[in-house]
Amino acid sequence: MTMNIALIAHDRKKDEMVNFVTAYEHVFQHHKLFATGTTGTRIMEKTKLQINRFMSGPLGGDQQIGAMVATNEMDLIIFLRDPLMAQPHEPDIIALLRLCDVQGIPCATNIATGEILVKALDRGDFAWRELVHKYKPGIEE
Ligand SMILES: O=C(CO)COP(=O)(O)O
Repeated sequence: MTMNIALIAHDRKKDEMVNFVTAYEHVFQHHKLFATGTTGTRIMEKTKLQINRFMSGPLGGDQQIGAMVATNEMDLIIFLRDPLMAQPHEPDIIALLRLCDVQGIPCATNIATGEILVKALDRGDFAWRELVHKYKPGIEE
C-alpha cells in the first residue's frame, strides 16, 4: 500500500539524502513523497521521483510537514539533521520531532536508522497504517 513519506535534510546532509534516496528509489517509487523545498528539488534533480514540495525548512517547511503529522496523515519521516550546525528554525525542528512522538510516527534522524526504516517499509512492516488511512478519507491507499 502507498505510504506518505517525508524526506528532509539539512544542507550538509543533502548529498547523503540524495545518495540514499537514489539507492532506494525502487522502494520510494511506490509511495507518495513529500519534502521541504530544497531537499525536494535536489532529490528530483537526481531521480525520477515526483516529490510534493513544501516551503524550505527555515521558511516553515518543517511546520507544514508537522501539520500533516498532527492530523496523522504522515506515515514515515526521514530527517537527516545536522547535529553540528545551529539552525535558525530549531524550534520548528523540535516541534516536528515532538509531534512524531505524539502520534507514534517512525522518524529516522540519521542514515543508519533511515536504512532500517526503508527496509522495514519494503517488507510491509508499516501495513498497519492502512487502518489509519481507512478512517481518513483523502489519504490514498
Ligand atoms: O531546513 C530544513 C529542515 O529543518 C530543510 O529545508 P530545505 O530542504 O528547504 O533545505
